Amino acid sequence: MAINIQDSNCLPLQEKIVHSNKMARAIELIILSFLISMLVYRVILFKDQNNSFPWLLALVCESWFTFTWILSMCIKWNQCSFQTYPDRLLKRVNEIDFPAVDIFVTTADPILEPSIITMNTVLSLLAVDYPLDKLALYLSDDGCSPLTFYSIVETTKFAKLWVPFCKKYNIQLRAPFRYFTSTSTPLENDSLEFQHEWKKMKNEYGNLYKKIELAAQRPFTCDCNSDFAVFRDVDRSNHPAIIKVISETKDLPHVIYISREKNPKHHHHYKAGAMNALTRVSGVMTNAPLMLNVDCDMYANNPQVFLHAMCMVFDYKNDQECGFFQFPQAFYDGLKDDPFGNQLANYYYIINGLAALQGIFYMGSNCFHRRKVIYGLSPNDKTKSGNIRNEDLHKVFGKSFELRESAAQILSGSNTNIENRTNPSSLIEAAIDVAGCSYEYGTHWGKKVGWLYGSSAEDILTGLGIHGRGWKSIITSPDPLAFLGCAPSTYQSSLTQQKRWAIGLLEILFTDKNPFLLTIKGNLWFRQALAYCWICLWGVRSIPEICYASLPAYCIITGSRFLPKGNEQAFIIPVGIFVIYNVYILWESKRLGVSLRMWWNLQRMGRVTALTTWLFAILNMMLKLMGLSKSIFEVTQKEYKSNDGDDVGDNDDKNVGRFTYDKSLVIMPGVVILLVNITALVNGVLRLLKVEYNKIWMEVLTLGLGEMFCSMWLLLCFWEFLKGLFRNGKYGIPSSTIWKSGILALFFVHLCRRSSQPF
Ligand SMILES: O=c1ccn([C@@H]2O[C@H](COP(=O)(O)OP(=O)(O)O[C@H]3O[C@H](CO)[C@@H](O)[C@H](O)[C@H]3O)[C@@H](O)[C@H]2O)c(=O)[nH]1
Ligand SMILES: [Mn+2]
Repeated sequence: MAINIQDSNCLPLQEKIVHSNKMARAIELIILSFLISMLVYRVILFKDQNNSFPWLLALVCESWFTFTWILSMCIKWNQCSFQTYPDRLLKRVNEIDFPAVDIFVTTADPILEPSIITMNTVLSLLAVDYPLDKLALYLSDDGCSPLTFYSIVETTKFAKLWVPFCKKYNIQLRAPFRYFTSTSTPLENDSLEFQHEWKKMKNEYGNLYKKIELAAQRPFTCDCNSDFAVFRDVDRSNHPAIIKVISETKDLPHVIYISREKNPKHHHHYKAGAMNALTRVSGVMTNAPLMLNVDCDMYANNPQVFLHAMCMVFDYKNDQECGFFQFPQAFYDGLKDDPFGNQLANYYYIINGLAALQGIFYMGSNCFHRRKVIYGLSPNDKTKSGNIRNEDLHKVFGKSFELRESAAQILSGSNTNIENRTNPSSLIEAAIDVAGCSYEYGTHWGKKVGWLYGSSAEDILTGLGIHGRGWKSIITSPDPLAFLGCAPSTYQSSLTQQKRWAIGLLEILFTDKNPFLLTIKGNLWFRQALAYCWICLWGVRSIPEICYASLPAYCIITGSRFLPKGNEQAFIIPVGIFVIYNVYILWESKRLGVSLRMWWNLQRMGRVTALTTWLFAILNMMLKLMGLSKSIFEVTQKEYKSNDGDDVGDNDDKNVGRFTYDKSLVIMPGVVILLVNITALVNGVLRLLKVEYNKIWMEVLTLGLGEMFCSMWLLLCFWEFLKGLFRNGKYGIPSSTIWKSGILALFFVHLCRRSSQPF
């Protein structure tokens, strides 16, 4: 795809900017030296302990913490980012030379993912600044819902007005639900013509919104003689493939609706399966060399996003080196101060660190892939060209003749034929064939080509597969941000998401794409493997975390010790770690413009998540390994926030961001830790009350200053759960969970007592 540079002006289209990182490195090294001193101290004093159990456990946990600290240091050591220059691109490259892009939008459920959100995603993408005849938009509907189909048909009609309007007036925000807010009006000094069209457009969008709303409210009647007939009595988990070309005119990108075949006998592999069906169908119909995938809860926020992507694509070096081009996942209307810790702000330095290695992880949405990379090519495989044996193609891509033809074209790097592009509808039969649920049997789909199966974090796994072949990746963050999406806005949906990620990430370690295997056998860089290891081990971290979190309570109850005494010199080590670490993270957050409150939320949710969803994930993984459980992809609830203030549901402002609970057992370990620590603190305080006033300081020291402090710190981290114990309704932790946790907590206390009694 690299083309000759026509311009003498050789300014780069894309630039790597290296950020100085000396200060952060120095602080991280200081923390590391403290961590190591702590380990050394433990080893030296091991023999002097009366009760060596907590000492040993602490040593093991701290070794683990030191290990993850080293991992994260390795990732963050070099910091850089990429800048792209679309205006230089427009001067240098002719629009005719832009490559075609197939756009994939996935949706799975019109209730969890309200159609109007998905339709705004679609509209924002149809209206991007890019030659219309080079784009095709495929909407994959895993819900097989006539409502989604109806919505996309109506939306396409509206798009015929919306797209020219956006382009004519160079509108910056092309997702109508964000553009037409209740407060937005055209400016007085805008032309009369604009004001007029603006009103008309707002009206039209209002109509579209109403139509979709109305259709969502009542059961769909699928008239026998209409386009909807195929949806009659359809069962979303058992139905033939439905593919409809909704628009194939010149004044709009092609719009194609796909609901791949489903059958309970065949595993459909959730989103990864949907992406593979999209890849095949688009391969048959339009076969663009680039593919962009966007989740239905994201929208293009910067109309020039494709041009930014092309800056990366056209960079000559990238053609040989770069497998995918990612844009960040940022969120609109995110809850203030991120109470559930799910807006990913704290990964900024990790992302910039990865940029200095092989590149960012694939994050599942907002990413441009080269089709040849998804088809399994490696950077040095240039010569797969020419005669690829037909049997080989059959083995890899399956039986479809049309797909094999199109794949051969991509693999040989020849320019995609144009005939396909003009009327995809002539290829519907071939497309239906490759969207079948048994198509992949005996092929490489999901194993070596396409999105990889075997993890519910299919994005990280697929990206790992690509990096493992030696490709690099790039992330760039234009201003305004390329894409915006909605972060889960309730604690329940945030739990669903974190649970799925933690399980999915662990699953990766059990596939043949294990990062270490790929370093040894494949082309994954060693430090990149460390980065994958760091993220995939999220779930495993919960074990040392829960052990460490039980230590303070154990020590207070049994009168033993896991930290140096307050009057010992070595007390400075844990205090040092605690203070420097927290100040450091605070400083990092400040540089990102994160509020103090958000910093605290992120810190406490770090503990809460580790002791709830991550622990749950590892238990789940064990069950899975024993064959007792299967992992599923639970779709998160997306909330439509209308800008007119009439929010749906009972999300009145003051309750937004409050913790809600259901009967699920995920939060139980957190509740147990909370109860155990309360018991320990009460125990400690009672003991203090018994001693004489002038001896109280001595008693505090014997109780363990460090241990008491840790226990209180944990109480602060789990403060929301503490409140949940006393609240009712959905804001309260269900009594069944409290009972079960109470029993476990009592059991723990009992065990502590037993273990401290001489046998
Ligand atoms: O069977 C399924 C399940 C999900 N989806 C789609 O997958 C996308 C992501 O689902 P969502 O519930 O929004 O998950 P998130 O946790 O928000 O997604 C993050 O994590 C996923 C992996 O766990 C990635 O696939 C996503 O791209 C990434 O944004 C949505 O468009 C869904 O419609 C399907 O198409 N089919
Ligand atoms: Mn999502």
